[in-house]
Amino acid sequence: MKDIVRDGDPVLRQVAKKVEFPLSAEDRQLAADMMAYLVNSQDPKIAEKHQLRAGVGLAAPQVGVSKQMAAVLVPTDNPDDPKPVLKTVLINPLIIVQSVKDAALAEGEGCLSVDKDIRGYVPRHDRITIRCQDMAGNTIRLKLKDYPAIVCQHEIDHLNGILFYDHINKENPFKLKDNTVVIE
Ligand SMILES: OCN(O)CCCc1ccccc1
Ligand code: NI
Repeated sequence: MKDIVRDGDPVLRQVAKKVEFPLSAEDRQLAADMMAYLVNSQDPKIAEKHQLRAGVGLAAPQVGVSKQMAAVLVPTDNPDDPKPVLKTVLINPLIIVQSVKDAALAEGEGCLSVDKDIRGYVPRHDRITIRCQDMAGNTIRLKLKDYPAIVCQHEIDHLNGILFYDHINKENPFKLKDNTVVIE
């Protein structure tokens, strides 16, 4: 697994290139490697052994590849059901519907590419519809809300050269629009 690129590297500020189909062997390997990183990073033993920061998403620019591809692995929030809430690879994703209503994580956001803690609310859309392609190139639509929607917006931002702290209000980091859902 390639190292995670850190803030300051120009690749994180580029608009990534569209992925062509059929996928090359290299692109298939990239998708598999990014998902494997997330799976491993969420396994306490493996994460400890390899000193991995747990991640729920990883975008190709974060491993130095400026392509429109991101892996997302949102673990289950139900102890009785191990199935992840969302496990997918977004290829050429585009947000085609977004709610007026905003949402933000109560504890703010972090990023595997940003070592320092940057506090403050990151206002995002509470609900989105993403049009993207699956590994076979079929066009799919994902309707998401709450935490999975937040994670996917964070990843799609990476594909457009945007980092989470770009959204934090400089004057008052904890300022929010009135009807913003704060997700605990
Ligand atoms: O780009 C993925 N990455 O830096 C890992 C952190 C992902 C993430 C963290 C908080 C809220 C949304 C998404
Ligand atoms: Ni990130």
